[in-house]
Amino acid sequence: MTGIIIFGSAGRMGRAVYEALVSSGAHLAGVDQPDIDNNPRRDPPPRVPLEQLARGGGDVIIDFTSPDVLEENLWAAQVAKKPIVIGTTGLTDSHHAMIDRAARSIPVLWSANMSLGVNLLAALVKDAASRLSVEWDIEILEMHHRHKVDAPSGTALMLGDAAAAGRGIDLDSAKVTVRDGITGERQYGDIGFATLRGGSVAGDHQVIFAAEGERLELGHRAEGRVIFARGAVRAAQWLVGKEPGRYTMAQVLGL
Ligand SMILES: NC(=O)C1=CN([C@@H]2O[C@H](COP(=O)(O)OP(=O)(O)OC[C@H]3O[C@@H](n4cnc5c(N)ncnc54)[C@H](OP(=O)(O)O)[C@@H]3O)[C@@H](O)[C@H]2O)C=CC1
Ligand SMILES: O=C(O)C1=N[C@H](C(=O)O)C[C@H](O)C1
Repeated sequence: MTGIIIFGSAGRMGRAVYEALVSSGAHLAGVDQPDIDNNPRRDPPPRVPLEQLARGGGDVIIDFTSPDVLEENLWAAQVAKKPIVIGTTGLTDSHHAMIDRAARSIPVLWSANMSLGVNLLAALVKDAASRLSVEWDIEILEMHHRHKVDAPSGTALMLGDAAAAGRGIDLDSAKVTVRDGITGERQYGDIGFATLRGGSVAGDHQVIFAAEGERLELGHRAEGRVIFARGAVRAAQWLVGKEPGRYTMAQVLGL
């Protein structure tokens, strides 16, 4: 039975992972904020030192926290020589470089979205973008709950990367995330992003290919966090015993 340590255990995703463990054949080996059984969140509970936690029992770490603490989390995993699954979004290039460095000594899997549906959607978007000419404008629309702090969502960017890869370009050369005022006409080749925030939406993503006279829409709606939590636990079980390196959710899911 795989022993799982949760970083960010008192957060929305940390709690969802805890619940997903019950039906997964894994067990909880440690948490960084040990109030996991106390529902509603009031004041943040005190944190256990991560190195100490990671060195204790458990086979693998699942981390849903914040970019601010990524370096510390990776360090704790490296010191303890334990694989780590990271779902935190809002990462910059320098965070990705940190992940690459850590992956020289331990197995690391980062994914902006741990669900089967979204990972399949990314493959479908890449395929569609590779078949459609640049006259098909690509726009990516996402909606999340009012507490989300990063935009566009990691998943929207992942779908943008997939579309860009399908077109054989780099997303950074085509990405448009803000339109306000007199923007001028849309440029062919742009990949646009629109962000909605409100209520308790777990995560909606839509990729629109718009041409003269027709539109192709590919999308996914998360009906709850359980799909991400289940995916993270599956990834953690898969990562145990792997060689050091950086792995993807597509590998876990066999896509
Ligand atoms: N890859 C995927 O499939 C998914 C990814 N996510 C991503 O996961 C991340 C977490 O989301 P969510 O659970 O909703 O967020 P929450 O804010 O509910 O939880 C974040 C957790 O991380 C802790 N944390 C935040 N900052 C720090 C810090 N500086 N040091 C130590 N601990 C910290 C928080 O503790 P405290 O409150 O005490 O600060 C809390 O326990 C986000 O980046 C989100 O986008 C979310 C869903 C799915
Ligand atoms: O913050 C969230 O909630 C989610 N974040 C991830 C993202 O940024 O894409 C994944 C999921 O959509 C939920």
